[in-house]
Amino acid sequence: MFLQRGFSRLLSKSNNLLLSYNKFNSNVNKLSLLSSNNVNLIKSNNNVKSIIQNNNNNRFYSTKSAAEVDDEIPPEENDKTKTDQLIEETEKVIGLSEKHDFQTETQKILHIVAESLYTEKEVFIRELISNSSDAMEKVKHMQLTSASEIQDPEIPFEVKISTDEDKKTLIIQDSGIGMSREEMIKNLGKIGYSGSKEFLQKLGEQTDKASIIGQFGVGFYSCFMVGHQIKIYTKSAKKGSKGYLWESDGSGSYQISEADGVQRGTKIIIHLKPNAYEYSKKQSVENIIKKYSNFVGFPIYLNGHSVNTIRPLWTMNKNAITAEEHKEFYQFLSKSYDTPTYNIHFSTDSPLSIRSIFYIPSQHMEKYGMGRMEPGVSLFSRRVLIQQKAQGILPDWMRFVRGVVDSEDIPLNVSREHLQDNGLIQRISQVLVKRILKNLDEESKKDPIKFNKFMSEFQGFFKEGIITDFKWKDEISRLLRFESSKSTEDSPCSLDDYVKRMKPDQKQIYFMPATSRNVAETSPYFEPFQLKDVEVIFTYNSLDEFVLTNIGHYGDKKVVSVESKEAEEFLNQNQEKKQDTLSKEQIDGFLSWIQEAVADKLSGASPTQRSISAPAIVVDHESATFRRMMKMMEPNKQHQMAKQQVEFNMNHPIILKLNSTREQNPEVAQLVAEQIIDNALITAGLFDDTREIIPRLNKILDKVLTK
Ligand SMILES: Nc1ncnc2c1ncn2[C@@H]1O[C@H](COP(=O)(O)OP(=O)(O)OP(=O)(O)O)[C@@H](O)[C@H]1O
Repeated sequence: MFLQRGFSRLLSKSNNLLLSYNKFNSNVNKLSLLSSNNVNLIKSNNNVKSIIQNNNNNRFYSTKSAAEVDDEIPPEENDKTKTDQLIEETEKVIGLSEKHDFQTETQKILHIVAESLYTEKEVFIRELISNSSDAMEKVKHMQLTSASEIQDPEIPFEVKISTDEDKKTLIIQDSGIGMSREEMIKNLGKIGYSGSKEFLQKLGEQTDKASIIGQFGVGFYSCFMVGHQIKIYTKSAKKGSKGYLWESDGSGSYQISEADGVQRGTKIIIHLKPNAYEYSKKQSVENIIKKYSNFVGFPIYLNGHSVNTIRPLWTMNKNAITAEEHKEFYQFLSKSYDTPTYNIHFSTDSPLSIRSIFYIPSQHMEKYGMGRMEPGVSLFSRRVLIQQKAQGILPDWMRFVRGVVDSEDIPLNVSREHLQDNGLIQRISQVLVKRILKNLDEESKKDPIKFNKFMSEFQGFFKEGIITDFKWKDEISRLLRFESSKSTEDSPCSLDDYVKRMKPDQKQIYFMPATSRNVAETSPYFEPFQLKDVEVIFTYNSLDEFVLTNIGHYGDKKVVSVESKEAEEFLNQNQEKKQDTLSKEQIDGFLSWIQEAVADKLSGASPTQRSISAPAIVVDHESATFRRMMKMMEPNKQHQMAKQQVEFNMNHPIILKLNSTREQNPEVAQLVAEQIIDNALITAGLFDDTREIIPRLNKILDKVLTK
């Protein structure tokens, strides 16, 4: 009897292949449906090559071989042919259970995490797998340092995950370090982050809540987003430890009891909430594992089948890694969803052996006031994790870099606490920082637009580097980008660009602090530079001025402010002296008069050599930025402005008129003199509160109008 329409699904020889009838009908030429009694009859038919049996033990006979039938089945469906092995709850509780309350802040965080933190609920799987991986790394480390203390050392390192659609459960089991009773109370009952209050506050302010996952140690609690009841069986890897059950519905308390039959490591059983039943489906969970945890360094089995590819990318040949693999690996390392801007794959064998991959993210969270980022580079030795988020492998200002460093020169028992003080780590760090900076410089040349975008996002870190890590000053300075009189915000210039455009007689790099481009371009400090066609870097914030002052020299070029004495000397070079309208005596007379008239603000008065269209200019004064910084540091202290050195444009019409008015109308002259000095102080950014000048300005207006 030939196969007829009437049944839509069949099971293959492995007894559980669901095959749609339509596909089957086109794949299989001749099938006979027979009861088991008729098997012999059909076997005698030469055309029959395979027997296919369905759930009801009905058998179908095909003229194609089993392999041929299998080959024609799409892989996705083929996967379902494998026998699932689900993890059972075989442990037995012994004795009474103890009830504990979660720490108050943990309760709040638990509530937030469960209700709102993760926009994508599915990441709880990533969090739990990552915890399992960490736990197994710890045993792997023990194996190399204190092997004899490991409980059941023969158990293989693997993460076993099991989905049960009938029971609506998801189980994640590892053979890692496990937890003792005390460790469970400490690790699962209290939030690991010391600044929990700050965390709660930030969480309230931050809209992109998903992005802070992992930063504050709330990973485990994410399983309460999907589970209404969580059970954890765990047994510490320390020889002789007992097994325990930890249970909670996440509301406010948890119970701990001793349990029998617990395997070394941790087994988490999640009883799923109705809106999270999809996580009891094998296919959904498989997709999530592949999406987030493909690079976990241990095999992951889902219902008994291997799902991840363990490929330590950093040990592979550079050219063998695709962009997609880099992206996946970066997302795995950084627990983020963006595409890295750059990847830096660096290996060397001498003088040190280093295999490393670094990723530069596309954005960072510090700019949103999310607190300091943690270091993002993990340290390995021969593929054994020494420390995740290792301090000291890169300098603190490079904390935005994510990646992996593996060096077989690092002893496995290196003290994790003192990594930073370790001479070898410092040497490795030197090599790596140099390499990363060199690589970024190359990237800046390859694609300046991409680099400028990257620098505008991350420049704060590099500026921090200039200030805190002096040894890399030259390399970092090369990467910084600035706006200048000859370049714009969209197309900023490097110090190298600036140097290339310098005038033949120019020995210094000039910068000018201003509040905006408009203020900069109309400033009397900029005017003479513009006339000479000399480029000036504009800085719009205190940090930039501070950074440029710290740079001090770029190569053999000194970096100076346009307000400095050095700048003045440059401007006066080869400057033809203009014919003065007033005689030397008249000029001296004016200068001594004004110095006396505004004695409380002037430390000196002299004629200017600068070509300026303003009547007066403050020179060689204290930095307005430093003054503001001092005020910020000591807000309650009155910061008296120091007396200033002012230069006067002795050919300026206002100065000439003021010179004659001082004798004809001393009252008006006094007001105008004070105003000229205040205007110069405002231009120099030194005037704290311009409201002070309003009463005088009103008097001047009154005098002008009553003439
Ligand atoms: N599978 C596990 N095996 C052993 N210990 C675990 C396991 N899962 C969690 N823990 C312990 O519980 C602690 C808290 O875990 P949790 O995921 O909340 O934070 P974290 O892993 O420290 O930080 P994060 O996951 O945010 O990077 C861990 O630091 C670890 O000590």
